[in-house]
Amino acid sequence: MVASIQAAVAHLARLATPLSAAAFETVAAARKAAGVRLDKHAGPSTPAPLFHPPDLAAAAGAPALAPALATAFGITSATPVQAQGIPLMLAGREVLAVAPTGSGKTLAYGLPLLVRAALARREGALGGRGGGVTGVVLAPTRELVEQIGDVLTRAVGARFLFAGGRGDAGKLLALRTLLASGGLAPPALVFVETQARATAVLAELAAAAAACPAASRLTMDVLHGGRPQAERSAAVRRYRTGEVSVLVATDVLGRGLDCPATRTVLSFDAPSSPAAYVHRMGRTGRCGGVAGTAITLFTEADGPGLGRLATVAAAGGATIPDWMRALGGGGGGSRARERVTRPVWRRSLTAGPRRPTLRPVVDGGESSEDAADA
Ligand SMILES: Nc1ncnc2c1ncn2[C@@H]1O[C@H](COP(=O)(O)OP(=O)(O)OP(=O)(O)O)[C@@H](O)[C@H]1O
Repeated sequence: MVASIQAAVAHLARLATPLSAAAFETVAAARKAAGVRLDKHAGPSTPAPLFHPPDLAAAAGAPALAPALATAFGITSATPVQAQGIPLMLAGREVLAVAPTGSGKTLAYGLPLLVRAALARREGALGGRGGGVTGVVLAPTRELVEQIGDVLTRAVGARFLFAGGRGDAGKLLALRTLLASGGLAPPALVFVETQARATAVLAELAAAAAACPAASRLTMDVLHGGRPQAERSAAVRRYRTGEVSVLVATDVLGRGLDCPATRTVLSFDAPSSPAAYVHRMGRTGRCGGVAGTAITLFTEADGPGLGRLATVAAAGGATIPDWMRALGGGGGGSRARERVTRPVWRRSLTAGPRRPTLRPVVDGGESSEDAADA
């Protein structure tokens, strides 16, 4: 979103250029007219308020921002808290804003966060390409955090993953967020460790999809050794033909699945060994076909084996942040993670109705080719 880092840095530096006495008077009058009051630390080098969206966009070094704001929110003029708050935060000031309810504080805080995060990423301040947390949004409730995420996503078309909660509840929330943001591009394979968890995750996915317009067209099924052979074969066939767009599978059954169209491989449970990791990832990007995305969800419970997974991922070109290596016991521990066999835990998660009605996507089926090793 930032056109060029040099342009952006130059713009940000200009924001803090001290004003002449005359210009300062003009700016003070503009603040007064808009009802903007600054604390006693404000002075000539305090960035001026910018009410015109193209000026704000230029200050951010992101010209495309103005039309994006107009299209996404119908914004033709910044509100006072935005006009003053955004330049201040772009210039690196800490801001504690008090403004009426409904006055646009979300974008006032959110846009500078996005711009500075984009800059930090470009500068490599976050540990190289693609890696690292670039910003943190804290709000009193999960719903509010999600709402803020939606606003920021609409503003710049960025993709966010806001996950609250710990353990399985956090993973389920991440799953829901991925669904809502289109991050689970079909066809998608979702890996779990046990049959019971496969069934539970399917139910959660179906409930979340039903509550989310962006995902309402997804069709889902499950592949595990507890299902009759004919059903398993039918599930595989329907996944291959595109009739089923998300297939939740246990390791044993999903591992050998050859469907070149697979675009996303999501490990709901982190793989228990590097071999399992490689097998799962190999379900996508097959034979130079469609480019795929592999996503692994993990919690502290997945920790012991993560170091070894990180080593494999790093060998494949992925950037592994230090904190992840630390979580995995120093990056090379030999102890495989204990198999996750507990039921999916969702105590306080509100992804959708608790007992979703699943549309049956299974028929009588015929061949048994892929499910022999259940
Ligand atoms: N410059 C603007 N012009 C017109 N509408 C705007 C502008 N900025 C934000 N809005 C819209 O105003 C509404 C309120 O914005 P927002 O939720 O950020 O307010 P808030 O100050 O955070 O409110 P609260 O304190 O109640 O949480 C949103 O629908 C948002 O899209």
